[in-house]
Amino acid sequence: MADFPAHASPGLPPLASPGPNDHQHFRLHHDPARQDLHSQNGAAPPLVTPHITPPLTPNGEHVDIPAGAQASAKAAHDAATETSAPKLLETLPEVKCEVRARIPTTTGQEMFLHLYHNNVDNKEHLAIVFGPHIRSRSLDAPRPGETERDRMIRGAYTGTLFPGRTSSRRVQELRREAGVEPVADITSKHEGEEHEEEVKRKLGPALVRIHSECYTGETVWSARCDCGEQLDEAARLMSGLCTDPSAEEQPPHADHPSLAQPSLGGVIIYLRQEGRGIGLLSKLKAYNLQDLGADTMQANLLLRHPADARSYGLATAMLLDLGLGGDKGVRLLTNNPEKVRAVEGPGHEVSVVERVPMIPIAWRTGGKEGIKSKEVEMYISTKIEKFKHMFSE
Ligand SMILES: Nc1nc2c(ncn2[C@@H]2O[C@H](COP(=O)(O)OP(=O)(O)OP(=O)(O)O)[C@@H](O)[C@H]2O)c(=O)[nH]1
Repeated sequence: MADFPAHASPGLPPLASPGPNDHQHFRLHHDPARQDLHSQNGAAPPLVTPHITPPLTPNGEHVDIPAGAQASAKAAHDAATETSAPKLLETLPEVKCEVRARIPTTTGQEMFLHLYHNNVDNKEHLAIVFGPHIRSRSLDAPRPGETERDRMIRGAYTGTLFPGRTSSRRVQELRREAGVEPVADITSKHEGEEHEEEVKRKLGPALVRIHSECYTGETVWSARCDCGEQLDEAARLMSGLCTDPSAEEQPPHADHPSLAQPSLGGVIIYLRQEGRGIGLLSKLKAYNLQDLGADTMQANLLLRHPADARSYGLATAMLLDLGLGGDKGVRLLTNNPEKVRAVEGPGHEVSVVERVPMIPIAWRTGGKEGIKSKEVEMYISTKIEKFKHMFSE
């Protein structure tokens, strides 16, 4: 940013090194005498000091902000880009879908919310599943000692729940198992497992979005970022997918040609890595730094967090659990090149066969709709210039 204030540069060092009895120096520098000193040296004071910054992101890498007022802009940029890449795990975490529930939505479409536990953190990560063909293996697997009612309560049922239902399996499946109903009759009703596998073979790859939690953008209507809009847009696109290979007419889909093809369905993996993994507390500090002139990457670095502290191993493991690890691959809805690389997993467990970009609604509508604010413009331009996000094919 050509008109960016010099004091926001992460390349600038703290004004003084911390000494044991020197705590009064570790606060925002409002001392005019010290500011004069810095002006004489040609550098403005830094925005934050080590004393008021949080500890490193849990499991995050240490960020070396280049020292010395003479540190070049290039060094600062290199440090930032080195730390913007997500962590690649050597092995995938273990995940288990604990419960699934049908959610009718305000748009009239239904989706199934899947709640996962895992062996690397104690957060409740989610998979929002659109369409009837995508099922969780860990959810469907029988659990010791459970009753049919237990299975229905945790969502491990097929078909639809209704008052008085007593089995997690559909009547047709029970009858087939008991040899009561001829197989031919079952398949003519599109009910048999083999038929379902055949249908899935004919369908194109699922549309997937890996989304990181953003309380501000998704809950309190923040116009600092595009997160809320992206979540809504992903749900809209996935609700419009055709999941029936025999449908005579495919829904016309203006947004992207590949979304008009019949598809296995849609999945939004909703990861609890608020604020690109630094948490809400630090993200709110980062917002204050942004109001003081830093951009979204510099603010993270000034707080001694990586530019991007996220990882995507949980997303890969959840996609595998949802049966999306096969040859068919997935279409990934993102502008973030690192996500494409990271979500494929350490052993290429998931294959991204196509990246579908997310173009801001304001761009597509000439500013008539979508988020409009100077903050979101700055945020998106930093995504493009520093995080190298691709807002086109
Ligand atoms: N630290 C920090 N995090 C932010 C800021 N603005 C938004 N975020 C977080 O950035 C993350 C954005 O996540 P996504 O939309 O999934 O990913 P993305 O990297 O923008 O890539 P796309 O897939 O193209 O949207 C969320 O965790 C937000 O909470 C910010 O200014 N600072």
